[in-house]
Amino acid sequence: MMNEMNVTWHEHQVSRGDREAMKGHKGCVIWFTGLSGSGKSTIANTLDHKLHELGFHSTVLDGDNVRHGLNAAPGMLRDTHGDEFAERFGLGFSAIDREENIRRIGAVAELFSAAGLIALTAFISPYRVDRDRVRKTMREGEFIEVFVDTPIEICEDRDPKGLYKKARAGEIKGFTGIDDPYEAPLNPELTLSSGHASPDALADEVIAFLRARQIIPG
Ligand SMILES: Nc1ncnc2c1ncn2[C@@H]1O[C@H](COP(=O)(O)OS(=O)(=O)O)[C@@H](OP(=O)(O)O)[C@H]1O
Ligand SMILES: Nc1ncnc2c1ncn2[C@@H]1O[C@H](COP(=O)(O)OP(=O)(O)O)[C@@H](O)[C@H]1O
Repeated sequence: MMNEMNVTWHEHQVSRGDREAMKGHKGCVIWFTGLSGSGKSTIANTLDHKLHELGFHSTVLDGDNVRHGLNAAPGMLRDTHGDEFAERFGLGFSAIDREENIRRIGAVAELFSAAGLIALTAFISPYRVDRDRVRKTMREGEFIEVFVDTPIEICEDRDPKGLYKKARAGEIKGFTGIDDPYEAPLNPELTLSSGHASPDALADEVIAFLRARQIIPG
């Protein structure tokens, strides 16, 4: 708008392309999905480290930083926010709470991607429809679904948090893969056989994919 000094205010908008040019790579979301213990967090963090070493800008969203904050459980919110708030907005592991968990994570990941980052997410995300809904919010090629395909026997054998044992004993109800569903992707961009390869080798598979799709140069 012009004023009496003939000075014009310009709305400067930094485009996605501007950000990508500055960073030297594209923004995207690498969406790891798989059973508890399949290796999602380990592979995502290994990949994050490798991307960082290569000079690319990435970040990891996983249970540790999301289910303790943005998507905290009712019990975690009760003391700070009160019972009513905790019941309305806290998220557990019912199908509807998992749906909302994934919706929020998808929205945050998309913001990171639009800001030019390579956003890595590591959530079970057991329902196909929830993952596909996230995919639809993004541009063509922006959502890269990575199925961490580890047989449940291996996950259960690893059981780093002792949760499978508790689920088998009936101490946790609705545990994914035991008495709650996991719907494997039908057409993921990548499938990683985490039962038989090192996290390092699996992260390299993702990097090769990113190079082939020209998301990162090289
Ligand atoms: N009922 C039930 N089913 C599955 N998992 C459970 C459950 N209760 C607690 N946990 C722990 O929560 C972690 C999964 O959280 P997510 O946010 O990834 O789950 S989901 O995507 O909303 O399904 C999962 O962590 P990971 O092992 O890292 O996957 C479990 O440690
Ligand atoms: N490719 C792999 N080979 C062997 N062990 C692995 C591999 N990936 C992960 N692990 C181990 O399996 C356990 C579960 O891995 P984690 O990344 O926490 O799984 P998730 O995030 O899917 O629950 C950890 O103890 C981790 O060290």
